[in-house]
Amino acid sequence: MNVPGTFTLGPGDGNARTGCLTTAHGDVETPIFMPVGTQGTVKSLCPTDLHDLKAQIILGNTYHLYLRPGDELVAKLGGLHRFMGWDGPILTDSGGFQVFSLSGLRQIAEEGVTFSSHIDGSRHLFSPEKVIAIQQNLGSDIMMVLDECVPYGADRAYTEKSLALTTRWARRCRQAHPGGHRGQLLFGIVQGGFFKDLRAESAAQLLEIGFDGYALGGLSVGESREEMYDILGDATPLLPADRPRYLMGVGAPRDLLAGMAAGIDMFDCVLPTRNARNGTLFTFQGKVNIKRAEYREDDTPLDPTCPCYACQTFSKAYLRHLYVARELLSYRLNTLHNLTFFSIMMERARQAIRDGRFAAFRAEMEAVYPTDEE
Ligand SMILES: C=CCOC(=O)Nc1nc2cc3[nH]c(NC)nc3cc2c(=O)[nH]1
Ligand SMILES: [Zn+2]
Repeated sequence: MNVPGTFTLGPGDGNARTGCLTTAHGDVETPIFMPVGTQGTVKSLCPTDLHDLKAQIILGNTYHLYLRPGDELVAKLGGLHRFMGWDGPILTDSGGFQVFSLSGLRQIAEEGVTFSSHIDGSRHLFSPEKVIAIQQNLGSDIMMVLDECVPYGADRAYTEKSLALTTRWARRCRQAHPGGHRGQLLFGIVQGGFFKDLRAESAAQLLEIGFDGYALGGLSVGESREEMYDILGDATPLLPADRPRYLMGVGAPRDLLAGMAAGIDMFDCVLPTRNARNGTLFTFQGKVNIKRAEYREDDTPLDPTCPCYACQTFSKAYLRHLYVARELLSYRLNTLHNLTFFSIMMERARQAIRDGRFAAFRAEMEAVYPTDEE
């Protein structure tokens, strides 16, 4: 077993690359999609389901788990892995994005972010040191620094000021977690909005501090696809090639393909789990809106090529019935299926990169997931 933080590159194809990241709870094959388990659960699934669909690493959220049930409690009960029964790698984003989007009245100052709990309105301060302490308590394998996710449309002056603060916070996070602490890794987060020179500045400053991996933040925050791809293409090569590169909050199938083509190794997005709950299902023949009347008498499986329990056992008619009847089983089966699709798509992408046919694989997937769709 390698030392946590070891990142070994495998075969590449253009800027796309395969790799293997060692964490304290096991190895992660990259490129990888990470299912989101905000409150210590990937909604409606058991950890055994996650292993069955070959999930390798999942996300927990610092903001939510701090507020409820509390990071101290989780630590007392043995840490997040034991608490939620998941023995694989866990990445916790420090919830900055949620802090900015969920809670009202947030104030940003040198010390950190002060915000109101979305649960009971109580006031809290997330300093870099606090955010590190929380993630240490949770026992996450990959921790994220405290950053400001700059709102879409922020002007250059605001973005520049925010970037400087984010770098100071990143330095304080590194000082609070100098590395090696129980094998817990720490990733920096590149900001700089949609200003290429500011992105370059942010990346250079984080490199100088030194992290186990580097994330691109401040994207998938309301910008157009081409704006995101423009920054993605320009900023990704600025991240060290020998460390994992993580594109936060992304994304739909075609965005994962674009990210991999640019050299991104790690992704997370609520799309497969959230869409499962509103009946939008991903298949290798395209998207299926299971609530549509056309499936009322459809006795065929959702995706005949899919090995998941939902596709192997039930018809579209039954999945539609469960959804329309708002049955709990609908969420579980739809989520099982969507995460299986994302898992298989990423496995096929890794193999395509190894075989030097990533461009063809991307074209094949994009034919089924056209541009104008989510
Ligand atoms: C302050 C705590 C730092 O830890 C963070 O989690 N920070 C952070 N999370 C993000 C999450 C995102 N999701 C999307 N789209 C769905 N875009 C995102 C951008 C960021 C980001 O710029 N920073
Ligand atoms: Zn399926």
